[in-house]
Amino acid sequence: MSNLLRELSVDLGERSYPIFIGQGLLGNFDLSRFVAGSQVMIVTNETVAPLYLESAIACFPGKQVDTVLLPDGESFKDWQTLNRIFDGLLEHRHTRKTTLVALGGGVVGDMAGFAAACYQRGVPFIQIPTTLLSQVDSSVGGKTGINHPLGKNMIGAFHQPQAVLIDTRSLQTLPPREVSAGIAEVIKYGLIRDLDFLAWLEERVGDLVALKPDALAEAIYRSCVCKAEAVALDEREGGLRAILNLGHTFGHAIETFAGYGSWLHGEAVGTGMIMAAELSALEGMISQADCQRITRLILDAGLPGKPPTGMTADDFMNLMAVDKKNIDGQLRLVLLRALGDAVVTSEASPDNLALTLARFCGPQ
Ligand SMILES: NC(=O)c1ccc[n+]([C@@H]2O[C@H](COP(=O)([O-])OP(=O)(O)OC[C@H]3O[C@@H](n4cnc5c(N)ncnc54)[C@H](O)[C@@H]3O)[C@@H](O)[C@H]2O)c1
Ligand SMILES: O=C(O)C(=O)C[C@@H](O)[C@H](O)[C@H](O)COP(=O)(O)O
Ligand SMILES: [Zn+2]
Repeated sequence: MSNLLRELSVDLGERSYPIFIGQGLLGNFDLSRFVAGSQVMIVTNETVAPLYLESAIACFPGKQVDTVLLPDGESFKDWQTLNRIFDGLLEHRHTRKTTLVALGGGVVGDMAGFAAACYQRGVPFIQIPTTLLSQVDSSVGGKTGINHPLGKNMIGAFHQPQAVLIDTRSLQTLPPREVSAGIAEVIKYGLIRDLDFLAWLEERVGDLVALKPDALAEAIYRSCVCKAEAVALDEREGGLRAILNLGHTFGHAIETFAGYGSWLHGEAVGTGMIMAAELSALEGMISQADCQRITRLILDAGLPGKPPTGMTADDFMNLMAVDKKNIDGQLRLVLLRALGDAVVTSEASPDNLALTLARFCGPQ
């Protein structure tokens, strides 16, 4: 198919699946071979449906396609909204041979994936991500779930999709703030695993902000390669996969503190990465010049560089205490031992962590 630009695979043995990347794939790409039964349930939201639902339905010729429409927003990534997916599945008599399809950003993807992991003890699902963030990150790797008022993504399951269909053209309708949020996770890959990509990003970040199709296609492909490798090496985050959490220990605390949806996930991760870079520099792992380079790139992407006003060091410490990476009450952070090389550690000095928080937060 001519509008298919790139294809790669997430190699997980019998759970392996393809990622298709192209321009104008929605409506022009037959996904029915990834649907074992006759039923398809597309889960989307009220913003995405008017834009892309019709062309998504066209990807499943010959199937019974039903839809569930969710309210839009991170604040709806909860039990009540998840239950709407089960309501729709049961009302339309979907059996355990059904396939769910997530059409939208990471919120829809995480919820539809979690619903698929649970419905009738587990059914297959397909990811059709329509935000930059979901195309470079959340649609790949099988982390699914919902938020709890006391912590991000606290309830969920690992459940891999059957396939991921990325139509880069869908990004042309994305609001600028969401584009910047997506770039945060793109920068993450450069910082944790790919120094060449980091240098490329420093040159082309403006083109990503401006939604230049060639820059987007390259960034999405390189991000997906990086994520697919990390997931293939460590599907359930026993070790290495945790580097994908760079900036997230601080970032998730910011999202929870601010109230889900007030700060976008990518915005919180961007600030979290600047904080992680500062701590890495204080630990003597990277130079202050590296740290400034990271901060510059994140700011150039249009992202905030400081936590929300009023968030104190104690707020951070209390919220980070429930981070999923912690073991036996010990905080584990993803830090940089060089640009392009991340490490998960519980060894950061408490004094340096306190100093980092003091530099970024106002007085208690
Ligand atoms: N599972 C994972 O591995 C993983 C990875 C990263 C982030 N996440 C999760 O993903 C979520 C963030 O995802 P997100 O940034 O995509 O946010 P989102 O899902 O809230 O989407 C952002 C906004 O863009 C709208 N939208 C979606 N596609 C659009 C389009 N093409 N044109 C116009 N508007 C569009 C959405 O309706 C929403 O208003 C968070 O909950 C985060 O925790 C999960
Ligand atoms: O896929 C992963 O692994 C990640 O950590 C990717 C993150 O960008 C993403 O935000 C993920 O949802 C965070 O997972 P969590 O386990 O820290 O909730
Ligand atoms: Zn993330």
